Amino acid sequence: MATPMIAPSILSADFARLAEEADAVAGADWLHVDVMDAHFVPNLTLGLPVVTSLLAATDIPLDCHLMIDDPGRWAPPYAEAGAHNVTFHAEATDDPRSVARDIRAAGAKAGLSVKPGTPIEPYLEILKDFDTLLVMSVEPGFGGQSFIPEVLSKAKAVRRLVDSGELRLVVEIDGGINADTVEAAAEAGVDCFVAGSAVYGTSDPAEAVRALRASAAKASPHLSLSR
Ligand SMILES: O=C(CO)[C@H](O)[C@H](O)COP(=O)(O)O
Ligand SMILES: [Fe+2]
Repeated sequence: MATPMIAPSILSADFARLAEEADAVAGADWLHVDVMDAHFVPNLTLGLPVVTSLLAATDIPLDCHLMIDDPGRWAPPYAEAGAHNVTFHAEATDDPRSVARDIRAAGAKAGLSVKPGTPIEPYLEILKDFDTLLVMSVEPGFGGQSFIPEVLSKAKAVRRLVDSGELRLVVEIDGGINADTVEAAAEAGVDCFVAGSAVYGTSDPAEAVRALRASAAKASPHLSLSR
């Protein structure tokens, strides 16, 4: 039986101490890295040089969430560098399948992300070319925002297709996940939960990861605590 995955977002970590901040969540399944370009979103964070350094500093697989324009040009280098998962936005390209193909050819899992207002129906057909669907539950750009529950209908729709065997991919959610929201997301069929402020905003990030995983496992019919 599968286990809920927790991906702490280093957007809420201390950028001057990223290696230590990765160590602080050693039990996490993925380390979520928000790459923002100040064009696709109105914020600027970090890019390939920092990801390359982080890859050398931690054994936790990196889950790179690219909130950038022109992912066809910029996404494959993150895969070549060694990121486990490279996710880009459906809204940022006219040809998501070819970007996914290039990411996979460069050795990483390919993820598709959709903003809260983007419907999932137009993308259902191409999800078979992806390893992850990242449902944004806040407007991308900033940590610490409030969860938008309406996006859970997208997680539910894709969960049904995974459960029926039509699709095989990780359903991931990002934004506003905390002790109050993780259960609703788990009930909707989410497999992987990104959490920034709910992990790094606490005095014990490792315990926050464990608590979120336990809450998700309890609330979800398709996930259990056995590892
Ligand atoms: O992609 C993101 C924002 O665009 C972050 O991953 C997300 O916001 C995590 O932070 P929090 O859990 O505090 O909402
Ligand atoms: Fe993110």
